[in-house]
Amino acid sequence: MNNMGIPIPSLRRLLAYYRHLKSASQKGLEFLSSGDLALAAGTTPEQVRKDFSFLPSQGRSRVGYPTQKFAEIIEDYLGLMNDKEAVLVGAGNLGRALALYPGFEQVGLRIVVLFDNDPEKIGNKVGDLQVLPVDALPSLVERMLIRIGIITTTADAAQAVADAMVAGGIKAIWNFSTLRPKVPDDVMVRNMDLSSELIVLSHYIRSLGAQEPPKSLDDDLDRLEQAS
Ligand SMILES: NC(=O)c1ccc[n+]([C@@H]2O[C@H](COP(=O)([O-])OP(=O)(O)OC[C@H]3O[C@@H](n4cnc5c(N)ncnc54)[C@H](O)[C@@H]3O)[C@@H](O)[C@H]2O)c1
Repeated sequence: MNNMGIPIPSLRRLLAYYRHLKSASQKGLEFLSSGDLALAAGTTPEQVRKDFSFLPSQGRSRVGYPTQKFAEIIEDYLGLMNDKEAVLVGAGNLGRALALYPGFEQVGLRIVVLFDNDPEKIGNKVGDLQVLPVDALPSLVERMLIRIGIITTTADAAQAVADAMVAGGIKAIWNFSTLRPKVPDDVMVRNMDLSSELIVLSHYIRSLGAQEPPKSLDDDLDRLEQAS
């Protein structure tokens, strides 16, 4: 027994159940029975139910355990969720600037790898970070349990990149492209549309101009002359 109040063998089996639930969910299987899980972990259906009783939330239905939901519950319970590391796709001007910015570490975010589809960029380094081919993204984020993805590609590529991120298990996307990608309900996207922010600022400046007629350079020079 450890200080979480769960026997060590149960913890080990939970990891085996997690892997099996996750792979079943990726294959499109919505439910697994305790018999299926018992087989995968080399135990009995009774032991599976006992191990699952340690989890904070339940929700087994008559057809079995919902694969995606239970994979997430176990992921959370075992602390497998990686909420500190992020991947970035699009090693161009903005991507490189973000990857080199040291301030993210202070708020607990670390970009660990960059992806691109340009053969000229793949294999290069940005600071200490490697640029990998974008095809490797889903399997790498899945293996490293990374949950945060940053998109700095051009808009035409952003939906395919978001899809690849979601396929790998990314749950939070920081999107700098002008496209607003469509994602499943359980994925959060923050769209950082820098150009539209700029339009808000220029609109404000123009609204000031409407209240106060613009001063000409001649007016300014006259005032300076009078003051001297
Ligand atoms: N640079 C800025 O200051 C700025 C400001 C506002 C908005 N943005 C937005 O940020 C995005 C990036 O801008 P940028 O100036 O860095 O562009 P960029 O062209 O320098 O970089 C884009 C990168 O994405 C890569 N890419 C394209 N398709 C890809 C794909 N399918 N998979 C992987 N990588 C792919 C390209 O090879 C390139 O390295 C754009 O959508 C742009 O509108 C940039």
